[in-house]
Amino acid sequence: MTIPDNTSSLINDKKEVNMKESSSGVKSYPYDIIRQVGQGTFGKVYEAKNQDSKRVAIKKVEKSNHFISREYDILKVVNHPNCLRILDMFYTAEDNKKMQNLVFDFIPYTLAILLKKRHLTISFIKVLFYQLCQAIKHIHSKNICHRDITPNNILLNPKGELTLADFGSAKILDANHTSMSYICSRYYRAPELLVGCTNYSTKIDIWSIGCILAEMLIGKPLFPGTNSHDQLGRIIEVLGSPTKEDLEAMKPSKPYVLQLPNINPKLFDTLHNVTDKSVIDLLSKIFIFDPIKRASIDEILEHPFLEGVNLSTIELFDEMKCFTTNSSSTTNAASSSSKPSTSSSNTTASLNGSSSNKTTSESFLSRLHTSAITSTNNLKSLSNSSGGVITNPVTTN
Ligand SMILES: Nc1ncnc2c1ncn2[C@@H]1O[C@H](COP(=O)(O)OP(=O)(O)OP(=O)(O)O)[C@@H](O)[C@H]1O
Repeated sequence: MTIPDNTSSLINDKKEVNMKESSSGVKSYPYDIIRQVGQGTFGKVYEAKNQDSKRVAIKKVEKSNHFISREYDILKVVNHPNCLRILDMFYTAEDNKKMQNLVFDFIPYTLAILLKKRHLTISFIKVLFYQLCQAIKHIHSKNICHRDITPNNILLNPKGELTLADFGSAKILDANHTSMSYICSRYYRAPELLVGCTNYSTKIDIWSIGCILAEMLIGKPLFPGTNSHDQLGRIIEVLGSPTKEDLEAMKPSKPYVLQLPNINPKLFDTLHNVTDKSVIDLLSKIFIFDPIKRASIDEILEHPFLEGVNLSTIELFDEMKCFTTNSSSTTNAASSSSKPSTSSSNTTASLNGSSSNKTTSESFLSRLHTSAITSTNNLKSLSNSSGGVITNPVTTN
């Protein structure tokens, strides 16, 4: 299938579009769609081929007057081997809608699928995490906050080379302007976002990569909350109760009152199967309520856990072989199904296995969000926002 060209509605405002003209004079884009590989909240991603038969990915996002996507503008600024590279952009008209088509290198696997397929060795986790940190260092050096780092947005090639994708929620943060707190997929959402902070920093990405590091270690999400309240409850269960100072540092949208018996931290219990002491130490520097005290990307890269990581050994690991030895569901095609929604209370997590394993701690947690944590009116306002007032992270501040 060739992407149809509707010349009359073609919007060629930002970029000269590469088009080929057939003998009949009908123009078409030089990409042949092969199949759909991803379905996000705001667009679809297709595998396609360009004129040189090179595999590319095309992400189609509706361009509407109501929603302004910063994705293309951010992608033009990002330039790093571990960040998704934009190759081309053009507009099409489909069903009377203006569609922005972003063309990328095609990268066949996601960390989400790898995690479903197999356990990762600590050495391979180091190599993946190091690459993720390099991507974050690059974007944070430009003050770009990704705001939606999840295993679905971490792409992998067959060698285990990592690419951070989906800059649809990314934003260049400006301390003088507020940003929406209802951002980032729930399991990876920093506690300051959960309490409604609108003046946050790139440290929200640090929280997300900490969640991803922990997930690579234990094979399932560390904080699989079923809604925003439960998410905060699960974090408190593992980190212990935040102090009054911690709460202030998280800059909640309204004063929070924690009506809880003091909960002691149990990060070490949760990660009891993890024998590498340095990774536990690193996580304890990431999972800190106060964003200022939370490790920066430079501190993470200097941590002993990442000492001596050697990317030239990447091909020696056999983790990526799971994609080639089993022919079924080896690519991104199924990736969207395991994604926890950005929305909260009205959406139950449909997750890879972990959330269906009921544990005693979960039954405790399920009580937490109804009676133990209350923030006068604030929790109510959070659940209202999840009920659909704010639905589009690409559109908002
Ligand atoms: N360059 C690529 N190569 C191959 N597959 C890709 C590529 N980019 C994205 N995908 C696939 O498409 C999925 C959705 O992509 P992306 O996250 O960019 O879209 P989205 O509409 O912003 O989704 P979401 O609502 O999940 O944020 C990814 O999880 C991945 O499986």
